[in-house]
Amino acid sequence: MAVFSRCSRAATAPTRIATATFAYREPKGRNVQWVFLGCPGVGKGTYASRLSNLLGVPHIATGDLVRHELASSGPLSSKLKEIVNQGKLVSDEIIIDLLSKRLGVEAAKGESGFILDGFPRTIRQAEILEGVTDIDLVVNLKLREEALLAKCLGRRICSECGGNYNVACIDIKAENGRPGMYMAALPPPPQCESKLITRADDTEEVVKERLRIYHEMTRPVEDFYRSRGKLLEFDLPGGIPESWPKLLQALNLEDHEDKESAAA
Ligand SMILES: Nc1ncnc2c1ncn2[C@@H]1O[C@H](COP(=O)(O)OP(=O)(O)O)[C@@H](O)[C@H]1O
Repeated sequence: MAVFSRCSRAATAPTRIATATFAYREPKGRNVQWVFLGCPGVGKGTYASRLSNLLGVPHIATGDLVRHELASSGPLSSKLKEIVNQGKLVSDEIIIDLLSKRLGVEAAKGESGFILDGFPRTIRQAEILEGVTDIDLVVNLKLREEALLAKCLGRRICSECGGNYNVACIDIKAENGRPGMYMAALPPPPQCESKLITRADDTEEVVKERLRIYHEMTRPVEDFYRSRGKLLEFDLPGGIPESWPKLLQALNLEDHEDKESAAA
């Protein structure tokens, strides 16, 4: 695992303002090394991808690495298909192998820093990661349980351009002192409408199993980082328009492009 070389820098909470044009750097001169945690359907991919564009670091989603391997005709493909389509976790060995290969590609391109999405998902993965590099910050995205299943079932991907959409519109009414919550659907543009596909593991039965496994295997990872003072808890207040500015605020970041388009 050549890419997993030890990095000696101290973890530091973000304190500076980023713009879309300058990569945000940790004080010791390297780019951020962040992790996104959160249940299936919470929107890790959406927010990790937006932040990776803003900060100029690669967004590495282990779910994407697994799906890429699944789509190939390699020896791992059929083994992975069975595991993923049952909502189970792939073995730590396989996932570490896929991730180190991907980090190797980034290193060869001269890219540094990353936003990891979907890794680590077990304590063992977190320990292995801790043994090879410093994670600066772990963002724990949280969404009300009743919205998670609907969000997963509403997910659609354009088979041509790879765009991610969501046909579910979540409208939870205020009840017994709990505030309501509204999340608009994210409909595809007309050119993608006829090319939408659904992930094979986004069925009700499999999503419920993925949620169960998250609580069993990944919740302890939240505690792992909480005890190290690295966990930033972020409750999503609604859809992207409400949540994105608040997330940036929580991270002490600013999206100049967003501001410019809002002012235009
Ligand atoms: N870190 C990991 N460890 C083990 N399995 C993983 C990991 N990341 C992804 N997978 C596998 O890929 C599947 C899809 O992952 P992902 O797209 O991150 O899904 P989710 O929407 O559940 O967060 C998981 O259900 C699991 O089978």
